[in-house]
Amino acid sequence: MSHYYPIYVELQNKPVLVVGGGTVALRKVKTLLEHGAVVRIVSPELHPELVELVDDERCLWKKKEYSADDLQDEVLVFSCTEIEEVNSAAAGDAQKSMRLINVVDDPEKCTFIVPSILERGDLSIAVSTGGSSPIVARQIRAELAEHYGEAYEDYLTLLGSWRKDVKARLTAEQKEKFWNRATDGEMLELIKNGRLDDAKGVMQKCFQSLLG
Ligand SMILES: C[C@@]1(CC(=O)O)c2cc3[nH]c(cc4nc(cc5[nH]c(cc(n2)[C@H]1CCC(=O)O)[C@@](C)(CC(=O)O)[C@@H]5CCC(=O)O)C(CC(=O)O)=C4CCC(=O)O)c(CCC(=O)O)c3CC(=O)O
Ligand SMILES: NC(=O)C1=CN([C@@H]2O[C@H](COP(=O)(O)OP(=O)(O)OC[C@H]3O[C@@H](n4cnc5c(N)ncnc54)[C@H](O)[C@@H]3O)[C@@H](O)[C@H]2O)C=CC1
Repeated sequence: MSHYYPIYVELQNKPVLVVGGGTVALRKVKTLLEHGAVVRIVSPELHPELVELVDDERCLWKKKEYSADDLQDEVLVFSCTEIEEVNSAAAGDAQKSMRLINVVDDPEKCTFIVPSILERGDLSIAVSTGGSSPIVARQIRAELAEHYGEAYEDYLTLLGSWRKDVKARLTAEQKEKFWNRATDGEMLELIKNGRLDDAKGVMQKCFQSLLG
């Protein structure tokens, strides 16, 4: 079993500190922004793509070397430098105040690690090898991407849109019938074939017939 406990964290409008502004910082920052975090970078230099993000006011930049007072109310910290002393200092500071920290070149100093992620709307598949091989995590993600295609986004949106009505208006037995029908493969197949409206129709009909 993996040493790490997997969770999905709500980061909308939550402050996150990123120490360092190179290639790896860029990758982490992009994913953080996609998930709504408020990112502050502390680094003497920045990758050109990060400069663009700062210019577009998508994230904040303090142009300096990291020091303990850079850590404010952030919930997560990423230390993305190759410099052992900087990474150790950031890890120590974060742990003193019980903040979770990711040190990109030293798994031993991490209190969390980042998985390889495949997202299709509300479907999110996170793959981790616990640091044994990030490349294998990426390869597995690519294999999953073949199997779980774009159709899953509309498929899950459609299923999700029924949850409230089904919960409020069907009995336990009817719910089971409804969800079994909704997930028996036909809806997914219709959506894969570009027939989302037909899938919506089938679900509507199924719901009405169960209501009687
Ligand atoms: C522990 C962890 C900490 C963390 O970063 O959270 C970590 C650590 C290290 N990565 C290193 C190297 C590489 N990392 C990647 C890529 C990714 N690394 C990611 C996560 C993680 N990397 C965490 C564990 C995840 C797990 O295994 O479960 C991914 C999944 C997520 C992301 O970063 O967003 C993302 C793929 C995203 C995708 O494409 O889907 C590549 C390939 C590439 O760049 O394409 C290489 C070069 C090849 C190689 O070395 O294997 C090194 C050595 C540095 C050196 O040798 O100097 C260390 C440090 C060490 O191992 O000591
Ligand atoms: N975890 C992962 O996914 C991966 C980790 N790595 C490792 O991550 C480390 C970083 O790699 P890159 O981003 O390619 O390096 P890089 O050299 O592009 O970036 C390092 C950044 O740290 C900044 N920096 C230097 N001193 C600093 C200080 N005192 N305070 C704040 N920032 C400072 C630099 O200005 C630069 O922006 C390397 O050790 C690399 O081996 C490499 C690949 C993947």
